Amino acid sequence: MLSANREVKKAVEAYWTDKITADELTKAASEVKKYNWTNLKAKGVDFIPSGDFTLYDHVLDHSAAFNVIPARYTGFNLSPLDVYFAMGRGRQAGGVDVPASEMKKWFDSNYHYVVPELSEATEFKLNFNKAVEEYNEAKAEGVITRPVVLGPISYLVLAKADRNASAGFKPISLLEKILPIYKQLLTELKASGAEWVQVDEPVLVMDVAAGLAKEYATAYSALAPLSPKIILATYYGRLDSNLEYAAKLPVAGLHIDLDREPGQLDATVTAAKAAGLVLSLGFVSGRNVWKNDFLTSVKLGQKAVSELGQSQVIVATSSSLLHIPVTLESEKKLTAEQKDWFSFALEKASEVATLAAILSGSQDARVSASLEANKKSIEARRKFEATSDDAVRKRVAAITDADIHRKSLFPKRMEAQRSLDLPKFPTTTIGSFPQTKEIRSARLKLGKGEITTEQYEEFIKKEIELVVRFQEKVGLDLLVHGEPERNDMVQYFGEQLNGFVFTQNAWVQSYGSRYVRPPIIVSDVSRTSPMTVKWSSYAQSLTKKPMKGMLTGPVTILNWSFPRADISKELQSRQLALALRDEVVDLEKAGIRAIQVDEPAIREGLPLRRVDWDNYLRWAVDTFKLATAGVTDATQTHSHFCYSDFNDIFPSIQRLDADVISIEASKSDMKLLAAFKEFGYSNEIGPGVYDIHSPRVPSVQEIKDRIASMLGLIPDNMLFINPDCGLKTRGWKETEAALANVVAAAKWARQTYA
Ligand code: MET
Ligand SMILES: [Zn+2]
Repeated sequence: MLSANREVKKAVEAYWTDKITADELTKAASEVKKYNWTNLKAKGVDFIPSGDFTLYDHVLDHSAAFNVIPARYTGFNLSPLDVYFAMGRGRQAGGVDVPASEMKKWFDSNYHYVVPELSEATEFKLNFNKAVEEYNEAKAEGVITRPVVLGPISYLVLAKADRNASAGFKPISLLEKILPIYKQLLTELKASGAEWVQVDEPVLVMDVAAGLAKEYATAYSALAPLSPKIILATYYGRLDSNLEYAAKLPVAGLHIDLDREPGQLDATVTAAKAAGLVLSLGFVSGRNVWKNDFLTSVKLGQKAVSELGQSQVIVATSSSLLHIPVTLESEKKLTAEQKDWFSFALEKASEVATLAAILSGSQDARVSASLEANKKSIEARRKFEATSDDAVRKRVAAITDADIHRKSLFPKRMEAQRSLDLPKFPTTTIGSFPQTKEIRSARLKLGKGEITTEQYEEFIKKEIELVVRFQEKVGLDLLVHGEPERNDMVQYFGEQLNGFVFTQNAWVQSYGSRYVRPPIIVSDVSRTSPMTVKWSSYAQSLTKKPMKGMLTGPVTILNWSFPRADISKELQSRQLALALRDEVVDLEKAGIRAIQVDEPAIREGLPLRRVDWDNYLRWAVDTFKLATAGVTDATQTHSHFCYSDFNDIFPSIQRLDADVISIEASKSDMKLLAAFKEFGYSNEIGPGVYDIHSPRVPSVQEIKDRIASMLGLIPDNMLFINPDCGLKTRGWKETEAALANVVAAAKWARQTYA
């Protein structure tokens, strides 16, 4: 569970800027843990997790504990805490200059974990035992918990080979080497008195697990005898054929996700019965904010209870509550009707407790009152869902194949786009410039009514002018307005579209200390008026250089919102695409000749099972094309992707048919580009030349080297030069220095590859 008011983010950032000490940070962390434990207890939850608290990322916590610390972070005399943060976010201070580790999407979510780096030479060592420490810490607060540990197989599968590993090295080959660490961890945990431990093995819902039966058997037969009772937790998907061996592992219980995959209940009940396992039923969604429908859950739950007996059934949330804001109680602006549709983490905890009580046959008046109240809420929501925006529905129904294709093929468009007059190796940025304290404070003041809209807009105009003048001065070619008016790349659009509701405090972690506040889609989506045209045309009016318009794509808006649960994502994405298509066309009409539609989240929406991929990719690609295909040949469409490994959806990236794409490549060691080589890519492309997720400034030489290696794979008339993502999280100082180096490297490239 996260912290109710982003206390962890605030404390961590205060520590980074030397405003608080390490001890004060630890104290702030303890407060948050205590709040969460005592509140979960008060809600009536029996199995309260511990050990899942993190200052940055829970996978990184395991790496730090297991001494999986790449050599580049050691030898600087940093405290363990500073080494930990250096691995997470890089460090450039006091003579230390080291980039952050690679981050990757956590399964199909918008959370990013820090990828462990392993090789044959890795020597594991248990530096500290977080499970024990937090178990004891909670106990001291009067709360008995069920510690959570990421299981050995999932940890290894989520890791990557480090630079010293020999070719073909697979992290999973280290299983025998890592097991002693897990043995030690679990033995100590048992000695500290923990009765249960939750060992997370989400990899069990992935296809790769089909080939890991032997590894799972080896691991759990080694661990179970010396461990507290193990509940093996799977989530985000279905076990499918992996159930057969998973249920036979020598563990005490199995947890399944019934929010995503209710269809797996019957088979799991049968398998659990045969194996004598406790079954933990994840009814209550850990991924979405809608209220649980008690009647449906109870029906399913009773099936399990009648087969297994009450003592063998646990009710739970589908996954951890990492993806859900903490409590509805801090929402003062939602209407009573809206509030009644949702449950956040603490409310979900109550749902779990109530469902468990109902399933155990409780006659408590409070329980039946909760059941009645739930029935009413669900009925009210169903009524609301029955209403729809007919204009939107009709327009979606009328979409034709022609709507998703540009007028001409790329070569002809590329010709037409010469009118943009860009040099060889055009330099550009991904959109946002530093979101400074001043910008955030102006937005805050506007929200509080301390300044007028006019004053705010004047302020934004000045910011835009600053960004434009800077880009001209430093010598960038394709400019951006800097996105100072945007609180967040999804929220900004959601707030202007019909069909969304917004929270005041529903923050969820994206990575490290980055949090986002996903909007909630509650009804049909449409656009009332232009959303970005005013700012983009103002920016264009300031300069002769081309200005790139900047939109967030339909698939990303959808994937970074809490979607409706009553209609398909595909339909929701089409509604969004039509709204964005109108915006794209309006930008073109206003004289904007390059328009970027960001789709950083397209990869993370990919289903976890391969059999489900084609269907998703079909609609996701068509949705993007529907949003962008309304312009003439001369308008250059861009798209941007980041964070993920895109190799496996490569043909779909091509099928998007954007004129230019920019893509993160700096952290994943150019392996993406190898895919470009392998599959071929016909349009223009700007692989990121440096990592913006860290404050460190890349040297000109580093950037030249990147460009040179890219040119081994990409024709020189197709290469754009840009950072790997937006600059909003950066300060101005490093931004100025980094972009000056980018421009210098581009100049060098123009001479060298003339
Ligand atoms: C996470 S992708 C961000 C793209 C956006 N245009 C930006 O620069 O901030
Ligand atoms: Zn990005």
